[in-house]
Amino acid sequence: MNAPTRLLIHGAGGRMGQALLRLCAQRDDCRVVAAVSARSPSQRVVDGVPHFAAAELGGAPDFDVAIDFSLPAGFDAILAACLARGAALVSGTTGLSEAQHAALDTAGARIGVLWSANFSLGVALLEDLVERAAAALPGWDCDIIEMHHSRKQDAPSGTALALGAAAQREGAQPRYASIRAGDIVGEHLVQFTAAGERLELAHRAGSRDIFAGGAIHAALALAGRPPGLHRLRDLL
Ligand SMILES: NC(=O)C1=CN([C@@H]2O[C@H](COP(=O)(O)OP(=O)(O)OC[C@H]3O[C@@H](n4cnc5c(N)ncnc54)[C@H](OP(=O)(O)O)[C@@H]3O)[C@@H](O)[C@H]2O)C=CC1
Ligand SMILES: O=C(O)C1=N[C@H](C(=O)O)C[C@H](O)C1
Repeated sequence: MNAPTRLLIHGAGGRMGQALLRLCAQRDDCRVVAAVSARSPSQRVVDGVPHFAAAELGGAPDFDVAIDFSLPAGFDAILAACLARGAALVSGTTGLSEAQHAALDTAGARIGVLWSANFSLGVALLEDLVERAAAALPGWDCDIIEMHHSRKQDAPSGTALALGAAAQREGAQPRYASIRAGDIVGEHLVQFTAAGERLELAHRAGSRDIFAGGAIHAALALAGRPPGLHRLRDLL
C-alpha cells in the first residue's frame, strides 16, 4: 500500500477546517501532519494532530498537499509555504483579490494548484447547466440568488460569481442578491426570466462534508502530479 498523503489543513479551527479534520481522521489514505489556524492553539496536539498558529507556519513539518479553507488574509502565507516546500495547494477560500488569483496562476508553473469556489459535485454540474441555459436563452434576465449562514464574510459568494461568469460567457448579464441568515450551509438559485416564463436552476448544500469530501478527493488526486493549474471538473 502507498504511504498516506501528508496533508496540512489551513483554517483548521473553522467550520470547514473542523469538517476536514473529522473526515481525514476516518481515512487511511491521508494523514494530517499539521493543522493551522489564525490564533495560537489552546492544545498543541489534538487527536494526534499537531496544531500551529499562522505565525508558526514555517515550523510545520513537511507536507505533500495543503488544503486551505481560511480567509483572504491568510491566503498569501499558505501559498508561499507551498511554494517554499514544493507542495501542492488545494484552496476553497473565497473573496480572494485579483492579485491573489494572479499569484495562484503564476504558482501553477512550480507546484500543483487547484482553486475552486465550490467543491460539490452538484455545483460542478450546475455551472455547465447555467452555461447551456444562458446560451439557449439570449435576452432573458439572469439573476443569481445565494444564501449562506450569518457568519459568512464575503458577498456575493464565490460560487455565485463563478456561476455568473459561466452565464456571462454566453452573453448573459447576471445580477446578484445575497441573503445571510442563521446556519444555512449554502444555497444557490440561478433564475432566467422572460415575459410569461421563468427557468430556475438550484443547488442546496445540506452539509459541509460535501465540500470537505470534494477537497480531500482533489488533494489526493493532486498529490504526486506534476506542477500545473488544475480544474476540479477534471478530477471528479
Ligand atoms: N470552496 C468551497 O467549496 C467552500 C469554500 N468556503 C470558504 O472557505 C473559507 C472558510 O470558511 P469557514 O470555514 O466557514 O470560515 P471560518 O471563519 O469558520 O474559519 C476560518 C478559518 O481560517 C482561519 N484563519 C483566519 N485568518 C487566518 C490567517 N490569517 N491565517 C491562517 N488562518 C486564518 C481561522 O482561524 P481561527 O480558528 O484561529 O479563527 C479559522 O480557522 C471561506 O472563504 C469560505 O467562503 C467554505 C465552504 C465551502
Ligand atoms: O462560506 C461558505 O460557507 C461557502 N462558501 C463558498 C462560496 O463562497 O461560494 C461555497 C459554499 O457555498 C459555502
